[in-house]
Amino acid sequence: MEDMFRFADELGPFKIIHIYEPSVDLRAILVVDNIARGPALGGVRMAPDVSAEECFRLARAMTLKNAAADIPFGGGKLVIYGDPRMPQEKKIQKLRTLASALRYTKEYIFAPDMGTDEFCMACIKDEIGRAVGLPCGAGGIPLDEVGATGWGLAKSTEVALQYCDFELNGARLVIQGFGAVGMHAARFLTSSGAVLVGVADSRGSVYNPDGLDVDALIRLKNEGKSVHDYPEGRKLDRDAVISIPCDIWIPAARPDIINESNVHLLNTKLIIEGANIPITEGAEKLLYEAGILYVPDFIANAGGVICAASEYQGATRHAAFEAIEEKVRNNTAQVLEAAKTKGILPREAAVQLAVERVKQAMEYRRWSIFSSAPDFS
Ligand SMILES: NC(=O)C1=CN([C@@H]2O[C@H](COP(=O)(O)OP(=O)(O)OC[C@H]3O[C@@H](n4cnc5c(N)ncnc54)[C@H](OP(=O)(O)O)[C@@H]3O)[C@@H](O)[C@H]2O)C=CC1
Ligand SMILES: O=C(O)CCC(=O)C(=O)O
Repeated sequence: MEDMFRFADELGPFKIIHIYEPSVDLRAILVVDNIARGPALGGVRMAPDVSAEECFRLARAMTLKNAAADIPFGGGKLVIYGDPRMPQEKKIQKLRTLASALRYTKEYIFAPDMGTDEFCMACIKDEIGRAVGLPCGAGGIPLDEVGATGWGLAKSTEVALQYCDFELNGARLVIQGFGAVGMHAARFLTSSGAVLVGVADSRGSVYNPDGLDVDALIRLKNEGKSVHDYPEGRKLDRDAVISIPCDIWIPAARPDIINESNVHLLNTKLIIEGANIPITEGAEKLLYEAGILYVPDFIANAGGVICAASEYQGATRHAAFEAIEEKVRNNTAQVLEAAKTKGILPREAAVQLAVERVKQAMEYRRWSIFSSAPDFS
């Protein structure tokens, strides 16, 4: 058996649960990392190639993200093995089964991530009453539809530009991944003057130094097509998006996309991490040495979870967007300023900020991570 304690350190993970139900071909893993600040809030990811390790790393990112955003939640993540494009009926059957299997695991709150959406969350809520990121019709703030994370990325970019030698107006923008995060980041940043020159999805990239039409790209995706089908511009391989010359590069797809073997291909000045764990720590060190500024994932991409937490607490969409702006701006400034004055990596500054808050909450516990309070493991 795989040794799951290999992930363990002073913060967690508190629980790792494998869920298996052959009648609906369900295989999933839940990692509840740390719940000292509250129940674990983190998305459900469906992909064919997920793993326990990816789930743990994503859960840890949520512990740090929720603490940095100062919301009363711990961190967790759930991964389901499967192609998210499977027939909807089959997908919902898996999700309902999963929710039912975890109905007593009350220290985890379901939310959307890659491969799941508002509709999926509504089905889980219907099954066990515990999910956020719901559609409007189910009383939620549909965080992907409104672009909560993209909004936060745009605000983080504005602050990071104070540490760069160029302006947003006219800045060349490249985005890898054109889903819920990538398309809204493109929308908000181009509406403030940036020019989208390159974009990729799982099927390919397109590059046009004169600019791409964001609305036309969104229409293509809504029709089930690829950005590769965009008519004007150079069509490139999927991974060629890494080396497109630009001022701002935003990863908004999968983990470890940038690593020690390809970091030298980047041709940019600023990276705003939209995806979770998109750049390995070794590659981030190389970026720092090369003078390329980056804002770490759990600081820049907290918009979605701040929106989810706002919904959970009954706030309006307007209030959620205000909270995202305030928290993401403040954290970006705090992290980049600490990195500059202390001469440390932005990630080190971000981890210091978040871990301090998690450890403070752990001090209030009889044990360190979990609580004995009823209904809260
Ligand atoms: N949704 C949210 O609010 C939040 C999401 N995140 C993180 O952001 C990332 C994206 O999430 P989200 O936008 O919700 O996911 P989606 O599934 O909506 O979109 C993912 C996009 O990435 C593309 N893609 C997948 N693999 C690759 C690849 N190898 N190269 C280029 N593009 C690729 C997909 O292509 P195709 O369209 O062809 O499938 C799709 O356009 C994830 O890491 C997620 O954890 C972080 C915080 C909040
Ligand atoms: O924003 C969401 O969808 C829930 C939180 C999450 O999973 C994330 O921030 O990665």
